[in-house]
Amino acid sequence: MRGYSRGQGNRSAAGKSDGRRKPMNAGHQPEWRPKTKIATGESSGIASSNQKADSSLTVECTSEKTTSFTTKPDLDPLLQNQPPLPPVKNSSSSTDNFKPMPDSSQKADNDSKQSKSVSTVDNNSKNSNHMYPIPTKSEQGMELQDGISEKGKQIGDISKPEDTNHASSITRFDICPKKVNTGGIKLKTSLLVTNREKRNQMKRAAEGPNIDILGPGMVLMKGYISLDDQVKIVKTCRELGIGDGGFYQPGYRDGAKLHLKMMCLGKNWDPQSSEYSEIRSIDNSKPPKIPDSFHGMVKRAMQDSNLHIQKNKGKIIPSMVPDICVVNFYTKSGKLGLHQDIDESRESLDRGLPVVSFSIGDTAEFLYGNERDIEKARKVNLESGDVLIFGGESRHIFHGVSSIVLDTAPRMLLEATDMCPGRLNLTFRQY
Ligand SMILES: O=C(O)CCC(=O)C(=O)O
Ligand SMILES: [Fe+2]
Repeated sequence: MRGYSRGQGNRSAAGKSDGRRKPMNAGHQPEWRPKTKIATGESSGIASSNQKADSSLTVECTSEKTTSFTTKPDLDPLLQNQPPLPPVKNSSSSTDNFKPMPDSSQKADNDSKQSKSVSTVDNNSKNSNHMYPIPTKSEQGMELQDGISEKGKQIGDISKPEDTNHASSITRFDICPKKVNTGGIKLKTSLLVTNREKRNQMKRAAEGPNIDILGPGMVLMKGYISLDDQVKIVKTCRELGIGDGGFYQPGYRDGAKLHLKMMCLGKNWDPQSSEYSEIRSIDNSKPPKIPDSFHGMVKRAMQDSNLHIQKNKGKIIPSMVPDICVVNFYTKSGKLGLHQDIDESRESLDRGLPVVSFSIGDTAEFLYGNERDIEKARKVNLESGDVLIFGGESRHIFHGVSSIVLDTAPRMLLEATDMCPGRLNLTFRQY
């Protein structure tokens, strides 16, 4: 999959990589570490780690750590007050100046240059990362993030007391915890908002897909996934996500964590080795299969994008049948450094088989460009229902998520799914 050794060091400097996604120095909080490629000079677009409760929605997420793991699990302060999960078995875009990315044969060269030029220091990690190691009992109640104090009881509700001091457990996450009555006021989505969303939905359906060609082989299909399908995707990911091989907090060998939760379907991508495998080594789980319904959606999106490209006399993107889907969940402070997706097979990369990306929930500020350089990257908002495809000449594009825009998910989606505030992203690839 991705050639990310996702995560980079700093939001204002960059991480490094040794060409096989070497982890950052211990204690850093990388965003996303392209296998070899790490964002540089990222001084803007940092997710603000606002942990204040959403005034119009009461949403909680859950996690419970259960399985053995080689690095310390993190605690997301957003994920609290939930019923426990079942135990785990041990086992606005601009297109000017856009140029295609170098092909994979240039990768090694790029990697070595990049790894020399980037910094590994992450000065902002504590304040910009929503993920913190599960505290020991004595640490419970400490200030976790952005001055928001998390009470020990809330933290204790997530992990069983006997687990809290172990560095050998995996934390699992429920992206759609059932709402629990916390005594707060729950505001229903207003009729006005609901009607507006419905109108927009109907307008989109009537007008047909709104498609932008961002570059050769790179297509953005705005609002392409219907709200009904978004709901189905979220519900499916939620079910898969709480089972074996479900969402967890990925980390690197040195214990540094990615700023997101992840689950792989089809094959597992291992951030520690930058390789795909049939089994997730941290808990010996087998990744769930990619649901048939997802295959249908990906196929249709590829066909529609190519129809549009053909109409515009462009070069069509080769189609693929995904055998990998990486599902990321970004909470409010989630992010992902610039990286390339280059861990798929040489053949897949050389043929330019596309990555097809579905965005659901809160909007992401998505960066992309020809270089691993934040300053030179373009930015486009990926909103709920958008599909982004990059293949062909853009297969090696650098890309990442600089921030999640709070409170931008369709209300109807949140009400229908109870999804936590944040963003779900699915990237499909063929190995
Ligand atoms: O969240 C996104 O939009 C990008 C995800 C991504 O680049 C990846 O999973 O490789
Ligand atoms: Fe990627």
